[in-house]
Amino acid sequence: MMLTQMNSYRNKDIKIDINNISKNYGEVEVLRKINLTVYDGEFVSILGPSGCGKSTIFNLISNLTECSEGNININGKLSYMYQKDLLLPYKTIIDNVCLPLTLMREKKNKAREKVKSYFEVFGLTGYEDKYPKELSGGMKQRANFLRTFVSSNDIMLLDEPFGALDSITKASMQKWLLDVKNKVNSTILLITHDIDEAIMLSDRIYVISKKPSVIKKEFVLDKKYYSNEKIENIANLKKKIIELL
Ligand SMILES: Nc1ncnc2c1ncn2[C@@H]1O[C@H](COP(=O)(O)OP(=O)(O)OP(=O)(O)O)[C@@H](O)[C@H]1O
Repeated sequence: MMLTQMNSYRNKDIKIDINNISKNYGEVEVLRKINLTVYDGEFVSILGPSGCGKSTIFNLISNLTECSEGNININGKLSYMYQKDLLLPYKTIIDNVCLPLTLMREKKNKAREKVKSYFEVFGLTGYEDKYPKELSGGMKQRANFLRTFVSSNDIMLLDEPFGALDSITKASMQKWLLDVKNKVNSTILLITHDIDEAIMLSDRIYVISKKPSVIKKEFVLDKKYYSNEKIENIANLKKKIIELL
């Protein structure tokens, strides 16, 4: 069967519940009656064209802006990773990663001790004492992702995390992210306009239209069906998504 309407996450707790939200900036209608749910441990992507309001959805979820209509329920602690790496150039990688803890007044040594064990899981062993300028774009995004994870490993919002990377680095970072996700099991909501990225990473994809944005379709992905060996299935799904955008 090509698409299943349900996946195994549907039996789990709801972590993000967006009910009928609309958002206007003055006269400009950006979002129209958006409904979206993310379950515990699920990897969900929002896929849409540039300027359709993807970042606005994240800003609403993280309470940086208010809905014009509708409501959002969050069950857990959020962290938010932006496309730009935003690592502080004068701090080492380990101290950059520790920032969320030191901002919560954790002692430096204790914070370093806490984050150290994650360096291996995140493929950053040996980079602890380097400065951001000594790292490649991909490695910087690993560190950025780890810092986001340290801020909260519960619900992670990822805003085009690999958008600035070249396509080869991007492909290896996507594999890396799936591998880390399988080890840490956080709930992840990703924003992207990269169809391949959404297909490769997600358990479920919401395709949104250009503004005023509505959800055009939801795809539930069976990972076995969309594996690298089944490239024709991926091509078929991509065709369906392109027709919607
Ligand atoms: N604070 C604001 N005031 C007025 N208009 C805004 C504001 N924030 C966003 N917009 C408008 O809302 C629309 C959606 O913006 P948003 O950044 O959410 O889109 P996006 O899909 O994330 O874009 P991109 O893919 O380019 O990052 C845009 O047309 C933008 O100009």
